Amino acid sequence: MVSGSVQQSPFMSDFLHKCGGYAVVDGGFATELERHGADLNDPLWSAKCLVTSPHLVRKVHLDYIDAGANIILTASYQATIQGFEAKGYSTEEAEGLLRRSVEIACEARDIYYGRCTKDSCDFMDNGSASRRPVLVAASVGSYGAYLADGSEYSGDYGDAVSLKTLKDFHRRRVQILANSGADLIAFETIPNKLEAKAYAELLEEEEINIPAWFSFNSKDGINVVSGDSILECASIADSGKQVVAVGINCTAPRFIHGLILSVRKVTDKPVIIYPNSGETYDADRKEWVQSTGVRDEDFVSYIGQWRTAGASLFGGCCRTTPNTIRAISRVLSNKSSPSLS
Ligand code: MET
Ligand SMILES: [Zn+2]
Repeated sequence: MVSGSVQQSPFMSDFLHKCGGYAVVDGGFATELERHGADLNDPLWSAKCLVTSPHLVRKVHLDYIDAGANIILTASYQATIQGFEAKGYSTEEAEGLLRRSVEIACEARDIYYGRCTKDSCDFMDNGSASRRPVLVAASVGSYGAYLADGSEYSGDYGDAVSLKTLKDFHRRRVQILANSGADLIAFETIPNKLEAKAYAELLEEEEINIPAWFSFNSKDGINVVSGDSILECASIADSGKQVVAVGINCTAPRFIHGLILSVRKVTDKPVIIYPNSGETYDADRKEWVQSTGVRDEDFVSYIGQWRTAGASLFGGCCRTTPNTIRAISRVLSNKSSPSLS
């Protein structure tokens, strides 16, 4: 824990309070589209479905809301203006697709709210029915995700890529998503310090007026994937006034506990974690492979430990499913559960 940080915005504390103290984030999005048969073998990855199957994108969002998610992430992780243009779309069409990613998530939320009758609503402790709060977070994947060359998991962009390169790359996309009707921006799977710095400076320079979270990925439990210190990365996130949560995603469950403790050393902001299934993505083979060593199955049983370590927002990343999110939601709402010791 640190003291003397800048004044915290009440956005996340108010939201967590409404959710009962802890919030449930959704699970793997692209991998869930694939599980439903989408072919994402494309540089646009999940963003391809914004064009080819918006109905499936909406369905997966709704499946996660139905499973108990309080926050859903849009299909814009790999949706970039540069990526769409490389596929032959005009700048206007590319910008329209980014906005569409947020609209589709909002449509899924509207469907949930629309069918939230007294019978199907979640029940509050006092017995009255209420709609569960649901936020739409506009996903922003890294420059490495756009390159689709594995650098998203190495954080190695080479010397030619500067802070300016990264800011220029992300600028327009961040502006559009900030004005798209999303409740917040999710900077996800941040692989290095340079990109964290680029996002933090963009939020200031562009006077982005919606909140954001910064979430890093790690493959050793000590540093982010590039080898940059998680403490330095999380400190950059901590310094952003718009930043309402800091944490870790798309990382093997066995590393999460130590990483929560590290993040908490440098920030008092709420800590978010959404690990992957523990498998590793083989960028050459373009598939997920089982990792050897410690088993990561059924990470839901660690949620209690991670809560004790100080995390407040919990979800899943690649290869987790609505079942994972349903189980997390159950564990968090059952405050007397023995697994929460
Ligand atoms: N929100 C993104 C997804 O689940 C994060 C991907 S991490 C490689 O598809
Ligand atoms: Zn992931």
